[in-house]
Amino acid sequence: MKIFKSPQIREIDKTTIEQEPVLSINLMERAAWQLHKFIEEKFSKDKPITIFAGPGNNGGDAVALARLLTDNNYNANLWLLKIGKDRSADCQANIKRLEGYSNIQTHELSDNDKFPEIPANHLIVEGIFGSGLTRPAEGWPAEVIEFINTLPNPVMSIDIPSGLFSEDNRQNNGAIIKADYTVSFEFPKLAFVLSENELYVGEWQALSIGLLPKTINDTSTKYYYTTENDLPLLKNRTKFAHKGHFGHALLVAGSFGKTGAAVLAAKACIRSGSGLLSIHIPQFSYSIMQSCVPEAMLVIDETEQIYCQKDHLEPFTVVGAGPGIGQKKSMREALHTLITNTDAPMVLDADALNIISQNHELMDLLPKGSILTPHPKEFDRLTKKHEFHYERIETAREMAEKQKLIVVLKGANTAVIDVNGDVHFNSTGNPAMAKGGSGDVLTGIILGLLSSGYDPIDAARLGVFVHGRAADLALQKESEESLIATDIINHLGLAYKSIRELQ
Ligand SMILES: NC(=O)C1=CN([C@@H]2O[C@H](COP(=O)(O)OP(=O)(O)OC[C@H]3O[C@@H](n4cnc5c(N)ncnc54)[C@H](OP(=O)(O)O)[C@@H]3O)[C@@H](O)[C@H]2O)[C@@H](O)CC1
Ligand SMILES: Nc1ncnc2c1ncn2[C@@H]1O[C@H](COP(=O)(O)OP(=O)(O)O)[C@@H](O)[C@H]1O
Ligand SMILES: [K+]
Repeated sequence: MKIFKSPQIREIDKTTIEQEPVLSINLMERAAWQLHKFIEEKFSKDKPITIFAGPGNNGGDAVALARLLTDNNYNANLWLLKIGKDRSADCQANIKRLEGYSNIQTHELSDNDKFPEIPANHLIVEGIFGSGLTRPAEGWPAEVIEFINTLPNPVMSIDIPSGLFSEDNRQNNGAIIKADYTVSFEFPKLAFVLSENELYVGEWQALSIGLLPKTINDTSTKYYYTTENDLPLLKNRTKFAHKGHFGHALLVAGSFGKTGAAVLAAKACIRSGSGLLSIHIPQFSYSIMQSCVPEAMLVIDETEQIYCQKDHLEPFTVVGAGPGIGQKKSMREALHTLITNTDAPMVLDADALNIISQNHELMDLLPKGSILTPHPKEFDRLTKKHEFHYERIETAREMAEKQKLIVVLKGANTAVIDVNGDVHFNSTGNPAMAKGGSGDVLTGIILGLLSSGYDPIDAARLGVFVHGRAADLALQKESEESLIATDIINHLGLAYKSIRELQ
């Protein structure tokens, strides 16, 4: 699914209005209908609803919603906020359509008025400002927003929490609605998938209002949201396939006290399609690895506790390095040797990234199509400190394009950034994954997919999606507290199957 910037959405709205053709007020009616359906699915008819409507088309949506809810026997109270000089034409037209609706309690609210008492059992729906926000919310509109934020009621925002800009909020010091639900139209906004806006956006959905598919296709963007409909096709094995068709992966992972990272990455790798897996390990972990991952071959280092010996790289088609390797000096040198002697695409995680961040020249030596999987802190070590994820994504795009690398910026809505700067936000996964070991599993999954023949960008996008999907499936049996990285590995099979069934 594409994510567009606000001016692009306005253009797509406009083209739909002209070419479908559809009157803009009827497009608004579709939007209001979707809002109404969302409420109907979530709240019973005895849930009273208080609606705040601003001066623009976001307010128009809110007014139309009040009418549709009333038609469907909900009890709606509507507060028309007096902001600025004029209301938009479609907002005014919808206010006019309320004539005869004596059962909607409609009130005007302006600067001089006291704020109303809203009983705690009401759902608040706010359509104060939408994508037409032109400046941070200050003055009286900000007071209304802050008033709503102080109430204990659940809040649903129309299109976007009022006061939040759709993309860049770095300079936004105005008031912003803290919504529990945000219901947007056709596409999510970039702001929804950025961690700094979590407090405002809440749970979001993007519901279709029938914008023209051709116009959506013809409008280009750098930002995407990956759902199961947007994934590369899963490869199917042919009858006479043999292990040689699915690559030979080398995994460099683990050190004394961190063998678990190697075990997790290795298991995930062999459960993600790799034909053969060799793991380079220090001597002490020989029996652990042999018994935990009997399917893998072992390359035993000459040293006892860390990896530091040069590999014979000829047989390997892909190389993964980093989970649990530590940052000792001899290890750093070995990683340097590994990187300088490898042509095979690499998956680099954890301490491999920390070492690169202190030896930046290694960045230029990474094989083409390699994949880096930093979490935000590792990424900041590699580049610079970022206060906003918005900015971090932009830096990652520059890095991916300049170095011709794929950057997997991990977190909720992990961003997979292609060598052309395209950003694919992931839609699967849950906060139960926020535990040590989850990232090691991801490294293994991507390595396994890369080994079995997926292009690096496909391996990264698919890997991130399947990692989150496996965790979502595991969470059906586990709790947020109890889910562990091994549960993610154990649900990989079901996750791949669930994707294949839809393709
Ligand atoms: N296009 C379509 O067909 C569809 C659009 N749809 C809906 O329309 C919404 C976009 O509507 P919109 O463009 O009218 O803008 P909207 O967000 O309501 O606000 C504009 C008003 O707010 C004012 N204002 C702004 N900032 C302010 C501030 N800080 N402080 C004070 N005032 C401020 C601004 O005034 P001005 O900047 O001119 O002073 C103007 O009066 C979109 O989010 C979606 O909900 C759906 O129905 C689907 C079809
Ligand atoms: N709140 C969350 N929602 C979705 N996914 C998450 C969340 N928190 C963490 N994850 C995922 O879990 C993994 C954690 O990786 P990382 O921080 O490297 O952990 P570790 O190195 O300890 O294994 C990443 O893939 C990340 O996207
Ligand atoms: K809004």
